[in-house]
Order: sequence, then structure tokens, then C-alpha cells
Amino acid sequence: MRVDEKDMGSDLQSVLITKEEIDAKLAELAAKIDAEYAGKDLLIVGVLKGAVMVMADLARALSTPLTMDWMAVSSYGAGTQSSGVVRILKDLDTDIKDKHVLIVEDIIDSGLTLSWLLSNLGSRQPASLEVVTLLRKPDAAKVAIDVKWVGFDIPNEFVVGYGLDYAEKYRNLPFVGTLAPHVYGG
Ligand SMILES: O=P(O)(O)OC[C@H]1O[C@H](OP(=O)(O)OP(=O)(O)O)[C@H](O)[C@@H]1O
Ligand code: HPA
Ligand SMILES: [Mg+2]
Repeated sequence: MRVDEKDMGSDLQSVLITKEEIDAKLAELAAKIDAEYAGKDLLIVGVLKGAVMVMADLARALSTPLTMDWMAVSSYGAGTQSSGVVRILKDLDTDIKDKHVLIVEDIIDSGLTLSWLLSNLGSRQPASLEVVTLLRKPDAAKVAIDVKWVGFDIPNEFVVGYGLDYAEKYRNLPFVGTLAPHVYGG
């Protein structure tokens, strides 16, 4: 995959994880998740907007019958640092009481979004509540979170692509890359 395939080459510094690596990892995670939820009623919850790509591809890699719902929260705005203030922009349509709920995330960075989500959804009495994330930045963690399934641990650098944005751009890149510092004034 050429960095400049979508004509964004000058904005990108490097490709961190290729489309092929993402596909292989999601297949691996899906097999583990299938094994965990066999015979259970599974609801996967995508955290908009970043998790759209992971939700779409992971859901298709899973064999377990499932339902999907979405929550929109935002803590980043247009910057590269979490504000720490999580806002619900759209709540779930579904009552999750007694359901097996799997939160699907694109990235755990400071962990503030997920920590807030786990306590919010946990208070709705689901039968179980777990998390799968494609990416995690261990060196950026501000809160410790127990995450059952992690695709890739990555360095503490701002990344874009495969759902991840900078100022709402680059979400449609099929790979995960690092942004050139000049783009965000670094
Ligand atoms: O661990 P944290 O530091 O909280 O960061 C992770 C969260 O930040 C991003 O969402 P964002 O708030 O940017 O909204 P978006 O998904 O619409 O881009 C990402 O999709 C995660 O939900
Ligand atoms: O590294 C990141 N890139 C894009 N969005 C994000 N949200 C949290 N961390 C990131
Ligand atoms: Mg964002």
C-alpha cells in the first residue's frame, strides 16, 4: 500500500499498520470472540465515529449471531489531546440489561473515554461487559483499564486512518499511519 494512494502522502509520516495486518488481526480476534460468546446473545456496541471501520470489518469476521448498536461520544474535538470531558452525542437505542455487551473501539489512548463508558454502561446491568480495541497506547494511559481483546499496542504518537481522524480527516485511509508533525503544528 503506497502512503500516497489517497493523495494524502504529504500529510503522512509513515504507515504503522497495513490493511493486510489489520485484516489478519481482526480474523484472529474474531475467532477468540466467537469462542467466548458461543451460545450467548451478543450485542456489539460501536463507539462513533472512530470505531466504524473496526465494527464493520470485525462484525463480518464474526460467526456468532449478534446485534449492533452505536453510541457517539466525543472527548477530543479538533485537537490531538483528550479534553477528559466525555460528552454523549448519541445514546444507545437498545436496553442492555441482561445482555452480553461487547464495546468495540478503534483506540484506547488516555483511557478516559473507555473508563467513562465502562462505568456508564456498567450501571445499566448488562449480563457481561467487555471491550475489544484495535489499538492501544500503553504509554499514554491515564487510567488503568482491563481490556479483554487488544489488536496492537502502539507507541505514544498521534495516528490516523482506519476510522481515526485528525480534525475529522483521514478516517477513510485503509491503513493506520502517523501524521507528519507539520499537519498539527508539531
Ligand atoms: O483513550 P482516550 O484518550 O479517551 O481516546 C480514545 C477515544 O478517542 C477517539 O474518539 P474521539 O473522541 O476523537 O471521537 P471520534 O471517534 O468521533 O473521532 C477514539 O475513537 C476513542 O473513542
Ligand atoms: O492517536 C489518535 N489519533 C486519532 N484519534 C485519537 N483519539 C485518541 N487517540 C487518537
Ligand atoms: Mg477523533
